[in-house]
Amino acid sequence: MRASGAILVVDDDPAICVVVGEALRRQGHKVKTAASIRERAALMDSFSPDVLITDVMLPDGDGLDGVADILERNPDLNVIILSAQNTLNTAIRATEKGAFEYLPKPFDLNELTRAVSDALGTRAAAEGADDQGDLPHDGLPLVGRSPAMQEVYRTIARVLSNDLSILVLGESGTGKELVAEAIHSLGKRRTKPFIAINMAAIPRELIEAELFGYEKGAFTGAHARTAGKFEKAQGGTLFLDEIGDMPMEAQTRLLRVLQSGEVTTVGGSKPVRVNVRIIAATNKHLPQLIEDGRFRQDLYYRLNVVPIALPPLRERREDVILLARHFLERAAQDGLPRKALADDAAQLLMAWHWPGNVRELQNMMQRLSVLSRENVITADILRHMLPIEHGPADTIAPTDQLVHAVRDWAKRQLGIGITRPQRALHDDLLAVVEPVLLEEVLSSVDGNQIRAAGLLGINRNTLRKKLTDYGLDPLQLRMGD
Ligand SMILES: Nc1ncnc2c1ncn2[C@@H]1O[C@H](COP(=O)(O)OP(=O)(O)OP(=O)(O)O)[C@@H](O)[C@H]1O
Repeated sequence: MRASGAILVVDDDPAICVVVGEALRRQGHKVKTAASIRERAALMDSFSPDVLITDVMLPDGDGLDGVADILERNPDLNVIILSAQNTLNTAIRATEKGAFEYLPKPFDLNELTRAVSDALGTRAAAEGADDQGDLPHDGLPLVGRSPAMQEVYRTIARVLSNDLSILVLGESGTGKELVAEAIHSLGKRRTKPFIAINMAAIPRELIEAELFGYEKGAFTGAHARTAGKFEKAQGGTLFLDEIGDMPMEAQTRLLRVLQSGEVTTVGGSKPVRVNVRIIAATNKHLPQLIEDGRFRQDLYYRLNVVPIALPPLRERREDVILLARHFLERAAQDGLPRKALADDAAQLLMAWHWPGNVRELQNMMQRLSVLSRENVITADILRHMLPIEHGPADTIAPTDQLVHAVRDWAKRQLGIGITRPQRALHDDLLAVVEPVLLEEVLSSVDGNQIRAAGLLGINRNTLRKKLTDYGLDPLQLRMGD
């Protein structure tokens, strides 16, 4: 049985108040809405809600300010934050203020109603990260606002106040190590060491000694007792990179350490207690390695408590330009000549499929900062730098981009508009894209309808009807008009 409760929705967008309000009322909740912080304050007193859903950008201030005070006065209240500023910073601030849930806009209505039900079901859940003090928000390292990155930020925000093991998954260069560093440097272990070890970069026979340390004389060349990475990470975080490359024997030993919380050095017999948070990462498909007998299933379960998947850059193209500008800016701050990105260059970067992901983009921006003589990077300059062996980007990518744009559009429509009684999404989309296509084709043939119909592959009468329907005048669509 679902609990019903009193819900206060605060958003200055009346459409959101209506849509969310309706959805919640239909589930049996009592709902009131407010459009500003002032109205919110008034209703908090008179309405005493069980759940507060609030936007961040409100006309009279920041919706997150004051949330901590509200929670102090109403400890049983659950707060759900909605925000269009989809950054790691907002996700973390929301969690810090003790919010029960953070939903980036555009949000999925079902997800919101589910969050409300969860909130009503678990009053104890709003403890948040109150023991963390002030977190260093400046210079947060992760750039990107794509839905995929928002999901990553939400997960990061949720794991900062606990010690759960994290498994970061993603292709090479997608930012796995950066995510691990962010979790460490924003979490409660930030004053303690962050130690990284890359299983693929160390000779197999040395991995155990590196990880667990060794005693004097344990093997040839072991001149003195040496602490391993586990001991060095004491109190902090141990980042096990390329975990899929760990030899089986080392895996067995690692599992034992994770189970017992104690490390015994190679050649030693006295266990040392260790307190480290484990973040592992891999670009391999671990279930396949398990099937092939190359990875221990029990270790996989231990490590994969909270998975964080970083999608390849080609699946979050909207982040490419942000990242490119970020890397150019960083190069300028490092004393290299400041470069700007022309619009056509930005389009070309978005179209590229980035096999090396963010690392490849970063390298290219650094190279451009050093090598380019021009202050503004144009598409022509870029074309000389994009590695040709991957195929010319602009022959494959525009379709990709279009698909991506349509998917994004459809998701947005389904997110907030779902409760509008009738939506003709198919017609809505056509009404947006079809006139654009007609305009482009007509202007490329100087308004000649016969040639345009030929290029479009449609009958001339059909074209004429469409032009009338969309109110397009072919005479005005001549090139240069
Ligand atoms: N979202 C991001 N914002 C800013 N910089 C990023 C982002 N993602 C990656 N980078 C930068 O790209 C480079 C590669 O990232 P990182 O080393 O974290 O990738 P990785 O997935 O761990 O790669 P590998 O699997 O090859 O070790 C780093 O210099 C990192 O700072």
